[in-house]
Amino acid sequence: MKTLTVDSVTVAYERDHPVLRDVSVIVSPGQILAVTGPSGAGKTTLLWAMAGLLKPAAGTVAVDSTPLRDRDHAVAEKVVLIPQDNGLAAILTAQENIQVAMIAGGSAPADARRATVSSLERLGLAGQADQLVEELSGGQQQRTAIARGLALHGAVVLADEVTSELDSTNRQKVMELLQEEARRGAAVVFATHDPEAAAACDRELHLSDGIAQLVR
Ligand SMILES: Nc1ncnc2c1ncn2[C@@H]1O[C@H](COP(=O)(O)OP(=O)(O)OP(=O)(O)O)[C@@H](O)[C@H]1O
Repeated sequence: MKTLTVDSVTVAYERDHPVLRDVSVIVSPGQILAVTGPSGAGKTTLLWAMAGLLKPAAGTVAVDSTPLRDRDHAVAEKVVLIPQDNGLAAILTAQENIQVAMIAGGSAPADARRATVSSLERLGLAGQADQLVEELSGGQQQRTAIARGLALHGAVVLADEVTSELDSTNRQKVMELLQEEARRGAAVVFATHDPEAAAACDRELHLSDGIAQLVR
């Protein structure tokens, strides 16, 4: 169980042109925070900073009060990112993608196999386990990326627009799975355009013009 603390974070891709200014928020174990805001508002940027992929120009992102140094450190602290573009290897199968990630994260091969089967089942993808990712539909790829993220059993789970290509039944299912992640004690952050999905989260951080406001 870990707490994610974003403290006065400013992120800039170009010097003196911050995309996010002075953002602070705390996500406790068991909570789901929605990150909302229009396209280009900085949702992905904030999740990348939370994942240790982008170094803030000012401020800190900390897991249990240890400031994150970089992505390797974040991975060691069990910060899992389910990226917007799914990040899957197209020429591996759905199950290979998950197993490779788990073994890279230190799991024994037998454990990785077991967890892969169960997480593909949770996403309704048992029948797609041996299919190459490039042969899956966009929605099936998105669900494979979610299955991989869940299999990694993060202490912090960052889900970036992970329901954008899903039908309403699967959107609902994924929302329930994120809620289950929170129930097992993860601190969950969910960037979304979908007001219904945001309403199902415990809290909502709205981004606009580089400023973050906690609206719930
Ligand atoms: N690698 C980059 N280099 C320079 N600017 C970038 C880079 N990535 C994003 N930006 C800019 O940062 C701003 C925030 O982008 P970001 O992708 O975080 O927004 P978003 O809220 O996730 O958008 P969307 O909802 O469309 O995914 C945008 O103005 C974007 O053009």
